[in-house]
Amino acid sequence: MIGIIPAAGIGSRMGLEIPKQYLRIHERSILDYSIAALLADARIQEVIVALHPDDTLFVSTEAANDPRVHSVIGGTTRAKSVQNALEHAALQAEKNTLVVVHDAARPGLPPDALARLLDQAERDPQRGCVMALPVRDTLKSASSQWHITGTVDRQTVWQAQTPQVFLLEALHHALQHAERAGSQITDESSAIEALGGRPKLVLGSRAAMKVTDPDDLPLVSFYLSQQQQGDL
Ligand SMILES: Nc1ccn([C@@H]2O[C@H](COP(=O)(O)OP(=O)(O)OP(=O)(O)O)[C@@H](O)[C@H]2O)c(=O)n1
Ligand SMILES: C[C@](O)(CO)[C@H](O)COP(=O)(O)O
Repeated sequence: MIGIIPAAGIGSRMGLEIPKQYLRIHERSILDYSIAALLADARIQEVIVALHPDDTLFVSTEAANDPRVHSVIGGTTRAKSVQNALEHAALQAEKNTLVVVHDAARPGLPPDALARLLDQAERDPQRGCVMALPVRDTLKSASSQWHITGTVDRQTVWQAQTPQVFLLEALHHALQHAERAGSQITDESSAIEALGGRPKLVLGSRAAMKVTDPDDLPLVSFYLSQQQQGDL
């Protein structure tokens, strides 16, 4: 299996001087945690990281010195960054290789959750699979004026996380189709679904939360310190 880490974002919602993937928690960059989380499972032999064209910080990470990690230039969208990484992977990988796409901004991915996901991917590689969490709050739909228009049955709704695992050729084809259709997709599964795919959900972990805004940092820091102490 090949890991793909889209890490070419600028973290605008974080509102900091440096891209959030290079913020350090317990003296390690968020990006290094996310790459190490994938490499913790021996089934992932290589990780391709998509970097912003102006990235000057990756060279100073632990991952930059790991022979299993290779970098490519990302794109103007997450989907394009993933496509660029897929095109690099396709140069030497078999078409039926499974690719494991994981946000650089999700450093707390626990090994047991990853193992569950990869086990499912091995059981049904054609279908692919997505790490996700069931919704615990009551969900409302609303108008643009924030007037509630209804209640969504939360039994049918899940919060997608990453990693998301698909066959290399199938994902590349689906992302190319989405690009040609001008679809603004925010995860890999959306592209697969648009072609009729029905990936399998695999129970994720709250520790695999995405760092998006500054108020995410205390909680992700807690999860990472618990993992360092072996409590999670
Ligand atoms: N053109 C882009 C945009 C995003 N990403 C990556 O996709 C992941 C999820 O995106 P997000 O959390 O939105 O990160 P940013 O785009 O950096 O954040 P923001 O939207 O706040 O700018 C991140 O690891 C980010 O680095 C990427 O590789 N290429
Ligand atoms: C891929 C993802 O993490 C699944 O929840 C999410 O769609 C990324 O969204 P972002 O706006 O690019 O952070």
